[in-house]
Amino acid sequence: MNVISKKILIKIGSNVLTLSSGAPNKERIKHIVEQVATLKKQGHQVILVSSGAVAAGRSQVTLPSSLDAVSKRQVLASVGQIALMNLYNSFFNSHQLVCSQVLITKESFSTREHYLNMTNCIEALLKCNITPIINENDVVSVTELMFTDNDELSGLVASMVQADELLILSNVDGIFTDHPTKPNAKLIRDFENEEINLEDAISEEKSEFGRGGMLTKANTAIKIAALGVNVSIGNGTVPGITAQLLNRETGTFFKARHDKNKSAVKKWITNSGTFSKGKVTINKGAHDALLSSQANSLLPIGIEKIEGDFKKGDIITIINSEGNEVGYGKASYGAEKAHVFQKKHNQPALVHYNYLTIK
Ligand SMILES: Nc1ncnc2c1ncn2[C@@H]1O[C@H](COP(=O)(O)OP(=O)(O)O)[C@@H](O)[C@H]1O
Ligand SMILES: N[C@@H](CCC(=O)OP(=O)(O)O)C(=O)O
Repeated sequence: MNVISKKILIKIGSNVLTLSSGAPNKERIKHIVEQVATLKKQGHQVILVSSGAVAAGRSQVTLPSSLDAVSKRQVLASVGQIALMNLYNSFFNSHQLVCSQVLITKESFSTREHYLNMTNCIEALLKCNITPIINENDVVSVTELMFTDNDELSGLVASMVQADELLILSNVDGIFTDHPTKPNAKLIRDFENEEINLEDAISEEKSEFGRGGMLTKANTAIKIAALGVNVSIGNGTVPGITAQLLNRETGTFFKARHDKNKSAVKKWITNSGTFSKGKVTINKGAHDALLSSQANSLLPIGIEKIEGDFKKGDIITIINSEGNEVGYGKASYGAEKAHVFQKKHNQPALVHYNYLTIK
């Protein structure tokens, strides 16, 4: 059978990789690597986003109770990340494959230069037939500098490298219509075909070692499918799950939308919305212009209000007069100048069309 070569990103949650004692589940990691080896033999490119460092650290060291929560997490991640990578490395080597560690912080998405450096590094590793294993750099990512969780991180990377498929592996079969332990809960197979209110269906509860919960997986899946990546959420504890998800035999599937070829700059801006350094509220005329099919830039004449001390090159959020987010853009000049130009005719665009993304 001829298999079309795809770029596949697999995100593995802590609960898939961790025994109830907190120690890494070696058999599970071994089987994940076997699946990666099979996909690579079929000609696919594979990138892993692996959680599990904090849990692995917890099984190795006992920390003094006097240590604050942030330091505890930093120490556990610092210890656990090597334990985790040692296991991955030995299993990859047993298949005569090479893997590598890539640690990312949220800030790495905030400037286009960092974003391009990251893309370049991952593409170079793939070109060298090396499997990148990505995790958040938990040692320096604390409090507001953290990603919501590795689900968000995996979505950002999938869109950044223009993956064909994102497989999010958790300890349940996908998204259910109610909590999976409830007898009436039904697995949603194709998200597009279901009328479902996610906030009602998904409870806040997180599994023992996880950080995000099912709601962030669902939100990531919706956003990333809209950027042109097929997304599946499935059970990483099931043998052979990656092939089953790719064949759409199980899991919850979010079909990729059309705009995979959206320009790389616009993709970065969409992905960088959470780093927005300011807000501009626009009037109805500007709103209509930005939403029209023409390539319009955001001009100062349409700006009602400016908030935040953004600088030239920063990402800003564009809000309509009802207070709803319309999109994001890269500011062509800083807030100080924007205040001077605001509501005036014949001034340079605050956001050029090439650096504008509308939701
Ligand atoms: N409607 C739902 N469908 C699926 N899972 C749900 C739902 N509501 C809550 N959950 C919980 O979400 C958990 C998975 O999220 P999370 O703890 O982040 O896992 P991971 O560590 O694998 O990323 C499941 O174990 C499940 O108990
Ligand atoms: N970066 C952390 C994982 C954080 C996280 O998002 O966990 P999970 O919800 O299990 O994917 C770690 O390696 O422990």
